[in-house]
Amino acid sequence: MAYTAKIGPSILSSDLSQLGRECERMMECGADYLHLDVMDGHFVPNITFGHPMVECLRHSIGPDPFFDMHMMVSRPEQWVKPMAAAGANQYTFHLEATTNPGNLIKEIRESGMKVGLAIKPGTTVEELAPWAGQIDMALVMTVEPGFGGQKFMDDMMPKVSWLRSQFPSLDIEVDGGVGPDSIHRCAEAGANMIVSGSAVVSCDDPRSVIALLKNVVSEAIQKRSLDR
Ligand SMILES: O=C(CO)[C@@H](O)[C@H](O)COP(=O)(O)O
Ligand SMILES: [Fe+2]
Repeated sequence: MAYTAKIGPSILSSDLSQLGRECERMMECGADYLHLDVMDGHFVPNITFGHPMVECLRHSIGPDPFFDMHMMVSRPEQWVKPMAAAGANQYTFHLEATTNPGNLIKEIRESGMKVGLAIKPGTTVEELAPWAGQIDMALVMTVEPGFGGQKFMDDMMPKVSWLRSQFPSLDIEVDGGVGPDSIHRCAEAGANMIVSGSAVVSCDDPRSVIALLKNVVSEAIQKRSLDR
């Protein structure tokens, strides 16, 4: 069992005028990585930022924080090289946004980034499965992508459980409405990379919330390894 618990705050809900400072604050509070939501106003009905912002963030906060790019964009192929050049570490694209996932996976790897593959709530996990052996991380969306602060979709958990049973060492990420109220469900199902936006960024004590989320997931991983 190679995977470990990792918490990645989504900075979408933070004060965007202070993005660099907010990223540093999350890392100081114990974040393992940063989840950066890129939205193009086409694949999802919202717009955030692109590679120029990522490049500025990388310069401002230094080489260490791991940037997981959640690419909620149509034609994800077009941003692979610019994101790699900007300092992204992982390029997580949506299965629904491309007709040739195999080629895109290859391009991401050749650009030196890790590969994440995301599915929206309406996409089955069986559609992702053929690619699972070629990716570093599967992202199971637990809200419809586009906005922070939505309600966690508990009915996505069977997808996580199935993936964990089929791919015991794959990194599995959940994203959307995840916080202290829903983390137990995610951890029991087998998720190990936890994106949390509003529950972490907008609370009074992000350090405690990050620690809580991490403890719950670490304990579930330990229990799973003892049960095997
Ligand atoms: O990708 C998305 C939304 O599309 C997420 O990363 C959210 O931004 C997470 O925020 P919360 O749902 O945790 O507030
Ligand atoms: Fe996201």
